Amino acid sequence: MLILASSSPRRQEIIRSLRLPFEVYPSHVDETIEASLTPSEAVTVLAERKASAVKEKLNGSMKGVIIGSDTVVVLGNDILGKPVNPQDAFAMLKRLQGRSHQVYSGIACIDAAEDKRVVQYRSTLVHMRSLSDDQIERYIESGEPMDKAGSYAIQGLGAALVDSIEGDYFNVVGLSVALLTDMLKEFGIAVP
Ligand SMILES: Cc1cn([C@H]2C[C@H](O)[C@@H](COP(=O)(O)OP(=O)(O)OP(=O)(O)O)O2)c(=O)[nH]c1=O
Repeated sequence: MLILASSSPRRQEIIRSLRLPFEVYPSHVDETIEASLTPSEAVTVLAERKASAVKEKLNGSMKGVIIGSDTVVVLGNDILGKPVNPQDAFAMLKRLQGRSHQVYSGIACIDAAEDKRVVQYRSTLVHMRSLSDDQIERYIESGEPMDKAGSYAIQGLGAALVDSIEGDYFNVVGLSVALLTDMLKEFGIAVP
């Protein structure tokens, strides 16, 4: 059994595509982190925090592997999470347009009953097209940016903002299938 510690519909869809039995237990953890963390530290710490919180909640009542995940957008030295309001989304997209950034996603796999955990991350380079203020405003009006790291969704309308990527597409959406598959192998779970 896979136990997805996430409220993200995108992550649920990705997990469903693996055709393994799974259940969803959102973690609702505080996502505050120390500002001194590097992007890879940030996404692995948060992915582990989410999976650990669900392990505590379940308290041994279920067997399986708990999967926590976290995604951030990294532009230069700055880590961009989800926008707090439309103005914040505008500021993020204004900075991202016409440039390249990295998307980091961490995955934590924690055994729900035993003392085993594996935590890893991947990054993907995204080249974003040049956008006018008008285009950015119209995209924000679609409502899509608000719950997405970096204020865009490559799997949605945001696809039109992206010129190209280098690396794993699913890592940008929020959960690398290739990485998760490798990690699950360590728990004896084979993806068909
Ligand atoms: C860059 C990008 C991010 N995102 C999303 C993935 C994540 O859901 C979100 C980043 O926020 P996260 O904090 O990683 O996840 P979440 O709060 O949505 O869900 P949970 O903590 O319960 O697992 O941004 C996209 O859907 N598409 C994209 O192209």
